[in-house]
Amino acid sequence: MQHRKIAFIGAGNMSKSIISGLVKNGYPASSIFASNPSRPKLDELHNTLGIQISQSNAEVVAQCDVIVLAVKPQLMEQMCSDLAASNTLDGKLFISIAAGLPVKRLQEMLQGQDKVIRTMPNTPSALGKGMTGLFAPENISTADKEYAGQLLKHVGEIAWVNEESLIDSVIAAAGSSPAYFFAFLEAMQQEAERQGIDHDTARLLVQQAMLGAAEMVCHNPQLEISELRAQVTSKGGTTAKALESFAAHNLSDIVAKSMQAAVARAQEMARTF
Ligand SMILES: NC(=O)C1=CN([C@@H]2O[C@H](COP(=O)(O)OP(=O)(O)OC[C@H]3O[C@@H](n4cnc5c(N)ncnc54)[C@H](OP(=O)(O)O)[C@@H]3O)[C@@H](O)[C@H]2O)C=CC1
Ligand SMILES: O=C(O)[C@@H]1CCC=N1
Repeated sequence: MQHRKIAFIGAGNMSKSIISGLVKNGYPASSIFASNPSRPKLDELHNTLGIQISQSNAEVVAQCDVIVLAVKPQLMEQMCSDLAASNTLDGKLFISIAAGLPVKRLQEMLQGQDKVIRTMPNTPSALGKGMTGLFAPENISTADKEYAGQLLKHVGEIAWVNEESLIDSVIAAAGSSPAYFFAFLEAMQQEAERQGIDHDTARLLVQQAMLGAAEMVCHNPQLEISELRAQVTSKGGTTAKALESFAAHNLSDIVAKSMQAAVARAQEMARTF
C-alpha cells in the first residue's frame, strides 16, 4: 500500500493503540506523526515506536497528507477550528475515530473541508487484533477509500458500512465491546477468588478460557456460536445450570439494553457536540 504521511491529532489511548499496531505491522515510523498538548505521551510514542512528534497540531498537519482526528468528541470543535485557522488543510484526507460525530458535523467543524471518512476502531488494534468499522460519504475517491481500508487492516479486521447511522451500531458491537468483555472477566475473576482460588490463578483461568473460546469462534466460521455453546453444555451437567442462571437473569436482554444504551449515547453526542 501507499505509505502516505499520516498525522494523529491527539496521542491518547486509541491513537497509541493504532500507532503501535501500524508500526508493528510495517507502516514506516518515519511516515507517522502525532501531536498532543502535553509531552509525556508523545515522548513515550517517540521513544518506543520511533514516530515523529510535536506539541503543535498545525506543525504535524502541515507535514502530512492524512489527518486522523483522535481527540475526545467534546474537544473536536475547538481543535478543528484552531486547525482550520492554520490554512494548511486543503486537499487533505481526514479520518475521524471519534464516537458520535457525523461526517457532516466534522465537515462543518473543519470549515468546509469535505474529505472526511468516519471510522470506529477499538483498542485491540495495538496487538493487530482490532476491529474497525468505516463509513465514507459519496464524495470520497476510491483511492482514498482503499487507503483508509488498507491503513486500518494493518491493525486488524475492517468492515465498511454503507449507512452512516450503522457506525453507532459498530460502536456498540466492537468499539466499546472490549470493555464489556473485560467487565465480564472481572466479575468471573472476582467470583473465582471468592470461591478460594488465588488472584493470579483466577486471572489465568478466566483469561485462558476467554482466549480459547475466542479462538474457537474464529477457527470455526462454519459453526454458529450457539453450536459451540451447545458443545460445552452436557445434558444435566454444570454448564447447563450456569446457562439456566444466565437465562433466568435475562442475560440476552441485559446485553441488548447495554448495546442500545451505547447507541443512544452516540446519538446524544451527535446532538450535543
Ligand atoms: N478508547 C477507545 O477504546 C476508543 C476511542 N475512540 C475515540 O477516540 C477518540 C480519543 O479517545 P481516547 O484515545 O480514548 O481518549 P484520550 O483522552 O486517551 O486521548 C485523547 C488525547 O487528545 C489529547 N488532546 C486534547 N486536546 C487536544 C487538542 N486540542 N489537540 C490535540 N490533542 C488534544 C489529549 O491530551 P491530554 O491528555 O494531554 O490532554 C489526549 O492525549 C475519542 O474521540 C473516542 O471517541 C474510538 C474508538 C475506541
Ligand atoms: O467510550 C467511548 O465513548 C469510546 C468510543 C468507543 C470506545 N470508547
